[in-house]
Amino acid sequence: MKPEVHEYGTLTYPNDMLSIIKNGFPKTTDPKEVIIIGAGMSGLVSASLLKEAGHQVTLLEGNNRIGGRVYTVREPFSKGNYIDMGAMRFPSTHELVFEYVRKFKLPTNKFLNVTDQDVLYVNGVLTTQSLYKENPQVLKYPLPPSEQGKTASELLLSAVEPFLSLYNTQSPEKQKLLRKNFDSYSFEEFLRENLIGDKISPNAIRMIKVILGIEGFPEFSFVDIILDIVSTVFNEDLKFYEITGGNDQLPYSFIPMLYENMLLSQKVERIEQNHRGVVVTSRDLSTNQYHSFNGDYLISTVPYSVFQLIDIFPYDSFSFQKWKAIRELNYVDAVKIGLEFRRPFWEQSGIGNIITDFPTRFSYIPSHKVEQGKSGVMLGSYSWGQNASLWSSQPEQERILEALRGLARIYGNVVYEEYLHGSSYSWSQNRFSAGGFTLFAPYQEQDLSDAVYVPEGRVHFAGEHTSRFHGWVEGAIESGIRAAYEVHYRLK
Ligand SMILES: Cc1cc2nc3c(=O)[nH]c(=O)nc-3n(C[C@H](O)[C@H](O)[C@H](O)COP(=O)(O)OP(=O)(O)OC[C@H]3O[C@@H](n4cnc5c(N)ncnc54)[C@H](O)[C@@H]3O)c2cc1C
Ligand SMILES: O=C(O)C(=O)Cc1ccccc1
Repeated sequence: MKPEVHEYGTLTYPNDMLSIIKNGFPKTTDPKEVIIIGAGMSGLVSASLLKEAGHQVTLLEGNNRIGGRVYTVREPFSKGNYIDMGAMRFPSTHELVFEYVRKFKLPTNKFLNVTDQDVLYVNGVLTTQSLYKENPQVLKYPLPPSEQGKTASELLLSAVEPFLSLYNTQSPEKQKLLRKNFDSYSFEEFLRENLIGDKISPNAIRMIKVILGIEGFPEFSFVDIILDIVSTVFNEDLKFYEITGGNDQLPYSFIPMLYENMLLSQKVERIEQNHRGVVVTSRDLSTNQYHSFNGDYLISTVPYSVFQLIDIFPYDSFSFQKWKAIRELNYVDAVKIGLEFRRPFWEQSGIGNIITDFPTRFSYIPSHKVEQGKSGVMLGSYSWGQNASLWSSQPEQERILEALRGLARIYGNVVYEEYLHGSSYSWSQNRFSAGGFTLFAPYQEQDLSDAVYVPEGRVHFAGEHTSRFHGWVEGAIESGIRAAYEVHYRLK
């Protein structure tokens, strides 16, 4: 798939942005005082570029750690073991991510996104990927004869190929138009009503949703789901990588440059702007004391879900469209459950990743080798949208028990015999994001796609929700560079 090129004024993705990562901005002749809210990947990128260019930056982070939705959990697992509860895989096409991986000299290993040992357990049928690809009917989806014998990917492709082959050959402007033209369709509707490809039967749509992960949110934007998830996460030709030792090494690599500029546990509760500058008020969550910070400009990377908790003064310093974006932008829940076992029994079982239509949904074996005689951590369950909400409703211990139960349906009692520790994370319960990632609902491309990223007065916006790559670190980095570029070059 041709790398997407986007124009932000004269700033293009990926080429201009790659050059900015490598060389930074030209040193400023007009140093500004810039406050950045959020030390996730977008805030760290913005802050580092602006500081490098000679601006004075203050980075305010509400949590007691940096990284945001890049979150590697090491407790309560044995030493050296971990699970990436947020970002876990980087597609080789996400060039900005790998430019920073190179810049920080981080070790990577292949992420086992799809393996020949993967199995499916759907409709009460347990089979292997290879048997399913040989004869998709083995899964017993009740399909009409015209759809029998096709895999979920083949059925989906027959429906979306005309759109994708048109989209992938267009200029950025035409691609934006195409996204808007198809913006009224939810994923489910497009497949049922399809005007430019094969219509898909409801039972085949069920098969596609289960196997391609969209069961949890079919009501969201067809375009966003196809371009953002299906053409990456479920693209079997794409290679994926992870940072060996945990993906949090990527945000942590910014600390040497930014540690004196960052303040943790500072939950921003008010943003005021006037013709002279901005005033940001935060509550120190460790002391409950309030602090004020003055600056010329502000970059907020706060997900719009929780941005609603920040007082903006004056209210009308934000446009009507921005308020609409803040109030309406859609976020999708996501839940991960990491399970540590005394020994990597999956290696002898010959079973790889697992796709199921029961609550466990997706399980991933670790992509980094488990040392001989050592314990290993598996991503026992990974779910999105409504599938995730089921897990978010359960207390931690229930989640772990249910995830073990789900695995035992495939591996048997060895799951209980070898179980050591578990840990789960619900992103809808994360007070700093209230969700896992942005995914447009129908009509939000045309209604919100400009309003989400344009600045309002002295307040600029970054974060995956303001990018073309919803739900990816690539989007956080792209938006961080774009927002820093806006501030660096803006005239007072
Ligand atoms: C479960 C899950 C799996 C994912 N998998 C992948 C993957 O495999 N590959 C991939 O590339 N991407 C993946 N992503 C997406 C990726 O993690 C995000 O797109 C990216 O990390 C977002 O960065 P950000 O800077 O936009 O936002 P965040 O990382 O959310 O940063 C925003 C920061 O603002 C802080 N903040 C919020 N409110 C306030 C406040 N009021 N005051 C002060 N600070 C505040 C937050 O604490 C946070 O640190 C995944 C995300 C999730 C949730
Ligand atoms: O790779 C993952 O697990 C992600 O979270 C990527 C993603 C991006 C956008 C929507 C859903 C998942």
